[in-house]
Amino acid sequence: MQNRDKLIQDISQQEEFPFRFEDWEQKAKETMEEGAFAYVYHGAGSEETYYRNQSAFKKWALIPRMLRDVSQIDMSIHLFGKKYTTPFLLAPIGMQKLANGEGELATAKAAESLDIPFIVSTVSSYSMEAIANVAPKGPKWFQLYWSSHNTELSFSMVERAENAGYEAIVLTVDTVMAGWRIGDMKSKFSPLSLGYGKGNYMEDPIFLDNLENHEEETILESILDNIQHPGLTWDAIAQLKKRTKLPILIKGILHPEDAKLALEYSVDGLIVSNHGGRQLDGVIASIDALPEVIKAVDGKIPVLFDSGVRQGIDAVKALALGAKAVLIGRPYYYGLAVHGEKGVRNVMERLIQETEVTLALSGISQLSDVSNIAIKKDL
Ligand SMILES: Cc1cc2nc3c(=O)[nH]c(=O)nc-3n(C[C@H](O)[C@H](O)[C@H](O)COP(=O)(O)O)c2cc1C
Ligand SMILES: CCCCCCC(=O)C(=O)O
Repeated sequence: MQNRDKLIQDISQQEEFPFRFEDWEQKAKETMEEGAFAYVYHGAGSEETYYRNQSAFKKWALIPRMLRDVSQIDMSIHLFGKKYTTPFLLAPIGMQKLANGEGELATAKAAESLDIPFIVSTVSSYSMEAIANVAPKGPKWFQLYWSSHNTELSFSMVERAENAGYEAIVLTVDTVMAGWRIGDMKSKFSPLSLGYGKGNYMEDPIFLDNLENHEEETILESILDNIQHPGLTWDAIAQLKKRTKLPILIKGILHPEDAKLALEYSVDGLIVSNHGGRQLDGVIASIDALPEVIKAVDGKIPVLFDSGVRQGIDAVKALALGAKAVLIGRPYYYGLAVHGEKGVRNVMERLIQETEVTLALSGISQLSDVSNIAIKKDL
């Protein structure tokens, strides 16, 4: 393990990079256009869930183990037959040109340099092929927004993801329509209507074939029609299974009964998430939903986690509760807004280093032993 004092000295000399999430957030606010920042920052409704996601972590406390050799820490994980160096993934965040002109291209390069899977959103600013081209060695997954309007468009995107070397499909199910986002209403800001999320659509043969004409207004209207999917049911999973050999994960599961249904539908993995408090306000904090889902799944498929992770200790709590891996959302996006590729890398590097220290101080040298730490609520 790298000498800790040296590491801390090195880090303290990188003055352009803030330390805390709140400082990145503040810098992103100063850097980004007002409406764009508000779109990323805010949760839905009265933001009950947005705030609960973070405060809930503080109710969980670790009971660490002692006198274990922690001179070497192995944080690697195995998922769907692949080994990854850390338990982190970059959550799908659409429309990254809002943060930085290089958008997802910068994020993909940073992720590649750290061997972190980047989950590319359906509504990315660049196409999945362009993103794969700039980071050919980086692990990449594709997040699908189902199109009830045109199912063939969903399959076409999945097929393109397979051809471009993506390793898994993440179907997001908590966004059948956009949440009640008062922040965006107040700022009158709609990045999809402004064309920030059209990268994948503009290269899709099915999407292009179905357009009445190629005027910008028609294109954007068609994207808006396709992105809402209120008719989505479990049947989509069955259909998707027939169309791809890639592992399928469902993102946005909170109820243990849905976790059991996912097993019945032979889903390959779950992501416990409430979309960072951006969808249904008033729902349970994601970390509080995790234990029941883990119990329901009973080790049959991997359960991943997101919403509210801001520091290494949050990630370790989720892992100790049974998550196999943790998705990072807003923190890396703010890194992108402030310092582009370097910003994403710095945010993730520090998170990884902090997680390593947290594991070492908890007596865990192999991440697979993380369940040896006890974790209790409401201490
Ligand atoms: C600006 C923004 C855009 C997002 N876009 C998507 C998306 O396109 N697809 C998706 O599945 N989730 C999307 N999410 C949700 C994230 O994948 C993740 O669930 C959420 O950011 C976790 O919350 P946190 O960032 O507060 O930790 C988005 C989140 C934000 C903040
Ligand atoms: C129908 C919902 C579209 C949302 C697109 C991007 C996203 O997921 C977000 O949270 O914003």
